[in-house]
Amino acid sequence: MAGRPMIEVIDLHKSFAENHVLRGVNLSVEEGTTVVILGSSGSGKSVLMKHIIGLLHPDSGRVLVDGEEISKLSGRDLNRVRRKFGMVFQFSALFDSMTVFENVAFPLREHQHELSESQIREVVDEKLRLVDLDGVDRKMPAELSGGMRKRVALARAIARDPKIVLYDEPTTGLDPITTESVNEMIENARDRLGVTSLVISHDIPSAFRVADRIAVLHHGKIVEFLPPDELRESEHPHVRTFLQTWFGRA
Ligand SMILES: Nc1ncnc2c1ncn2[C@@H]1O[C@H](COP(=O)(O)OP(=O)(O)OP(=O)(O)O)[C@@H](O)[C@H]1O
Repeated sequence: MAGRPMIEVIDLHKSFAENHVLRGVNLSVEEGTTVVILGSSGSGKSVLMKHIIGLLHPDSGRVLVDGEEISKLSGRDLNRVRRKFGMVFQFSALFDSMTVFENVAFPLREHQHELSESQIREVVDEKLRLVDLDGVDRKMPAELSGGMRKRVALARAIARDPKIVLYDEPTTGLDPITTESVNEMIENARDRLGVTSLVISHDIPSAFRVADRIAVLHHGKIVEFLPPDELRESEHPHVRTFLQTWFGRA
């Protein structure tokens, strides 16, 4: 049985002047699953992501998050829906001058003034445990490996219990071992937290590792949307060429 859609993108179009970036994107992400949007540089992955969090408005089409049309919302309603998202960025974007503890506590201190210091401590400890990072709370980000920094970024992203985690190029520029630990982290977040995950990437092996379904964005459309095993068998000419850059000739 198909799960409930957490994110739905329906016939989304977006141009910047003459540049028609999104040309009728359709995508449905089921609750609790991981979808990777795979596409070459400049294919519009970030533009699509920005529509999903309501940072850009569609020229036409709709984006629904947990059943609400985000592009129609503003002010408090938009903030309420944005709270459903946690973001993990390419460069982790941690505050270098703060300890790991303070990094994870940051969104709680910013937005949840009702929490006492001991409640904050409880939440931070829980989130650090979830990403397998207990015991590093007093360290500074610079003392951690790249993979550990990513996990701190995830702990911070999930501090306020989002329903959806967005990962922006989480493995770009990482060595193979760190990439593997980030892949594992994305899988664990889905399995332990039940979050819906949307990953934008051009890292083919990582996409095949973490995705329940992969959406290939090409020329402004999703040209395939399939589980990894089925995508490998795709007859779509662009998908074949794109995958051959990694898997070699079929
Ligand atoms: N705010 C903007 N104003 C004008 N053009 C934009 C804007 N944002 C994106 N674009 C254009 O939209 C196209 C898609 O950009 P986007 O950043 O979404 O690509 P991408 O697939 O995320 O690429 P990469 O993998 O390199 O990050 C590009 O041609 C870019 O120049």
